[in-house]
Amino acid sequence: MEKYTLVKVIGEGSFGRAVLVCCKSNQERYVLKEIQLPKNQSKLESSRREAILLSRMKHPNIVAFREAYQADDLLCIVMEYCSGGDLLQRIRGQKSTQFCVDNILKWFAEMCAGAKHIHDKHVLHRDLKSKNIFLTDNGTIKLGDFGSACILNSSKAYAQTYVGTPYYVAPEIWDNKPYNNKSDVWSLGCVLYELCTLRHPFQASSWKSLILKVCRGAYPPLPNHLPYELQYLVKQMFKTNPKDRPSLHTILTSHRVSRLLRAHLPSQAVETEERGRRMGRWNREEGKKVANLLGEKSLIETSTLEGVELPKGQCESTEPIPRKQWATEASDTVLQVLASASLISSDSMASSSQTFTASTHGSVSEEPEGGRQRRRWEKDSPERLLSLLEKARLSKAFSTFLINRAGGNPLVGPLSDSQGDDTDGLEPEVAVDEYRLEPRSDDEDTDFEEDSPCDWIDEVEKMFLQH
Ligand SMILES: Nc1ncnc2c1ncn2[C@@H]1O[C@H](COP(=O)(O)OP(=O)(O)OP(=O)(O)O)[C@@H](O)[C@H]1O
Repeated sequence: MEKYTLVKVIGEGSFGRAVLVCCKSNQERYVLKEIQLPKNQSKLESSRREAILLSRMKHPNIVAFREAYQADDLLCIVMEYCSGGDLLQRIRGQKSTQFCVDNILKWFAEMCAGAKHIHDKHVLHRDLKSKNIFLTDNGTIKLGDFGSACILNSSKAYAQTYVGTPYYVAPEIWDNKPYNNKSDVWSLGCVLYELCTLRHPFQASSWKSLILKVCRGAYPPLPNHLPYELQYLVKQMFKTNPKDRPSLHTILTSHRVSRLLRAHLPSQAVETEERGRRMGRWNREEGKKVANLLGEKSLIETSTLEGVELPKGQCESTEPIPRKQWATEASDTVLQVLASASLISSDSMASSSQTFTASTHGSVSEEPEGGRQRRRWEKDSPERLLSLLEKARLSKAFSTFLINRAGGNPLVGPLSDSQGDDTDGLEPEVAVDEYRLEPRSDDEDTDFEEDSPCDWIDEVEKMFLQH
């Protein structure tokens, strides 16, 4: 701390204080997050993770990392100060005046560019929401709060857990499927919707109602004055099957909305990343061309490529290398059970516990069906689900699901109002994803999940040793 002078305390998160500081050597202002060591191991790990991930991310739309160090019993992370505050404050500040379309497009384009950058590095944010998205004084978007983020090669156990806010949780998480890059896309869809309407897309007064709405992809339609491309994009980002959602790469490069978004990004921003991506691996067309050419020249039989698993980075898509696929019925299990369950009021939830730390109980099981492993509920029993809901232990997805709002109702979100959002039925005019079971194949969309061992603890140790 001797390098910095304290300007003011700007907030108190669940992990510790965030203070605005001024660097003595360059007079620049930074945010210093102080995290108490080591009373709570999981919080410590989350903060360390934030330090490492931030230090790895260098992008104009991601809060810049300056340094991390340990002082007495505090872990300190020094990062760029975003003086424009967070997006949630901006949305609230609008009262009922809608943002102009250009603003929405610019901010959304920038958050996609930042999120695409982390996805390209195989990192998932896992807690994208308007409160974690900041603005600089010149109005540039910066993604922050990487405390929940995870490098994709984390442990399997971690891949099954979720840390977040219920409003932004994708249907697959409620359905006990692993968090994946498209779950971040869903959350960004929620932020886009908030920018367009100043409301959460999915709100309810009970868990049952909230989950039903999310799993049906049922949200009140966007106002008609918004461009068709935006309406279409929101619809696609709220596809209930993650496979059907566009990746951030698609949104920025080949989606109907891309042209509008790219008009708000520096011209080289997407192209540079695109070029880097293309240099890194061959796409399907290039792979085919080369394979055909080789075949024609009789240097190598195309068929010899069949079934050969090529090393990463070469002709990846000439042949179907087995990879994880989402079942088309992504959320139907939970939907069916919820549909036949009787209503639960949020009060019973609120009174049961405000902090959920569910144990790893077996709410779903793996059963072979048609030669394929498929997740199924052990019993299609509403009672079972109801009792799970009442105990706030819906699924393993809640293993680290924390809602720390002492005395508050977890279902009253930052943009909820007391009048309109607490209907348990669907709104009369509601956009339901009727095409959620339709297959859609987007070859450029790479879906990835978290599933193998993680080395970030080693990395943070190294980082601290350097200081
Ligand atoms: N880089 C930043 N620039 C400007 N303000 C920031 C920055 N990082 C955090 N803040 C603000 O500091 C406050 C505390 O942030 P912090 O991330 O520590 O906790 P939180 O996000 O409020 O809660 P939690 O992390 O527990 O969900 C928040 O009001 C947040 O908007």
